[in-house]
Amino acid sequence: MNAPKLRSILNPIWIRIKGVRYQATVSTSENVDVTNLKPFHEIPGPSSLPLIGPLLHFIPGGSLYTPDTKDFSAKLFKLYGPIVKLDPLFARNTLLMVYDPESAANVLRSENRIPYRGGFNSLAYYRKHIKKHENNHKKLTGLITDQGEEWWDLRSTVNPVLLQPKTIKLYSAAIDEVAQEMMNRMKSKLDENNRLQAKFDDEMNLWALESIGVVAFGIRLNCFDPNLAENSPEKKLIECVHQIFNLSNQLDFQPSLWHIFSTPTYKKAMKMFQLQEDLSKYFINKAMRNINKNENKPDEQKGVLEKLLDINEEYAYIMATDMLVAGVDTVANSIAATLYLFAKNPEKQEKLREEVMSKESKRYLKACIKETMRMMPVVSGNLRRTTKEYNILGYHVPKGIDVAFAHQDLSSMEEHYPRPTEFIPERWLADKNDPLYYGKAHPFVMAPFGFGVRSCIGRRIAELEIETFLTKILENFRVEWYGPPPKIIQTSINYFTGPFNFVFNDIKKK
Ligand code: HEM
Repeated sequence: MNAPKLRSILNPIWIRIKGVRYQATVSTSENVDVTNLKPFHEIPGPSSLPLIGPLLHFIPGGSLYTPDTKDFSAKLFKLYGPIVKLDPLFARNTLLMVYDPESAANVLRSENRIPYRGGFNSLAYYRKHIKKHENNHKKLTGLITDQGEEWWDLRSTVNPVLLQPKTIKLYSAAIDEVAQEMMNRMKSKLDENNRLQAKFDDEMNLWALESIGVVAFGIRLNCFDPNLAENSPEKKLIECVHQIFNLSNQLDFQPSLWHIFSTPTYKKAMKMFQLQEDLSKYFINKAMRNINKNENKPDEQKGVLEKLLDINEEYAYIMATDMLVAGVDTVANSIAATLYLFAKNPEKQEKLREEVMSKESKRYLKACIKETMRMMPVVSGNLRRTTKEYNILGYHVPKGIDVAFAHQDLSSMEEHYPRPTEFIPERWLADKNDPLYYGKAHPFVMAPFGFGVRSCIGRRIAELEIETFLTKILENFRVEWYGPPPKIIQTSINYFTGPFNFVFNDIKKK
């Protein structure tokens, strides 16, 4: 859907005060007075039937069917407006889609001490009900899947380890080494037209896995080793991480009956979750043999794994597993998006190359990354399950409802970012008087790493990996793209799927 159309739908509910936009009809509070609110069931949305919910709207011929999954959210907005109710589909919860930054601010800011974020239900099920717990931490499953006090206990313990800039800085050299090796690998795989003779997405996943492996296990996994045996733990881990995202997407984000009976996908997923845990343990044990040799290391030189092991071995296993689940596809797809936008905007790519070569600043690099996350974010929105009642856009929203804030749609609206379809990293550096100045947008239009105490714990690691990799790319290649734009599939994250029409011109080659 194009921006002017979105604007015409939104216009009636926006008011402008001194150049800043405010939403006129939102308020939320601890004790919501429901008397003047419209009831929940009146929230617009597709009709639904018992058990299958609104499924018929999604199949070919249905009002919401779209061959391109990334158009689905915009279609909902176009048909129903800034708040849309999707009734439960099979065993799933009711989902509200909200296209309004002020509502996002109100809900995200006023959630309880322990916000609830659903999703990854199959992984949560495995960890709660199938996994064999060998010790006292029976209830603990991980940051992605835990809720309530268990989540809070784990999160507050690992925050000082994973969010400490000094600790993350310890990985700069290793992350740099991995990125450099990837450059050499890419060069060795280019054909005479400078096109990669390997699947680009697989290559990016390999690089992202090798990079996060350095943090999670404190050792090199050697994913790039061409002599890895097919049944080696490294090869199995590569395959397993890839499969896990795929399988959970099928179980948790597409219609599935696994809640009712064990479907073949469910059985496969349970095996993969188990395999991934076993492999995480294998690599941690391998790393521990190395760590034990340096027992007297000062605290400031200890990496993530060592610090977590000091706290508790179980925490180290859990966090390593979560880092692999959350930290590979997200980073790999962010790189794909950025390289595509560089290729389509060669003058911006050159400008950044000048900055990179001068080694004096990272300002434009950071602006390019932000602009990519605005235009092609890897996570399209943020999700919360309400832990209290709300007034959202004049409707009464009870406790226990999943609410998704459609940041991707919002950040492509002219209302928030002028010339939204153009890649303009300069908007992030512009001053207040510039019409492009990013600060004119509501602060909750974009939230690529989520919000508050539940936000992405891997943010600093992801930023380090992305900045390092892009710097290497610009030092080595002039990136081009030929043919039609990439296909993007929207599930738990936005997946770039082939064909990947990149051309990597080696700038060091005479
Ligand atoms: C560009 C890359 C990444 C993006 C865009 C991203 C984005 C996100 C988002 C939007 C959330 C949900 C936040 C919320 O609900 O408020 C999240 C959660 C999470 N991310 Fe990331 N992420 C990225 C990379 C990583 C990496 C590299 C790791 C590994 C260290 C990681 C680990 C996690 C974990 C464990 C959670 C759950 C946190 C919790 O619920 O306490 N992410 N991420």
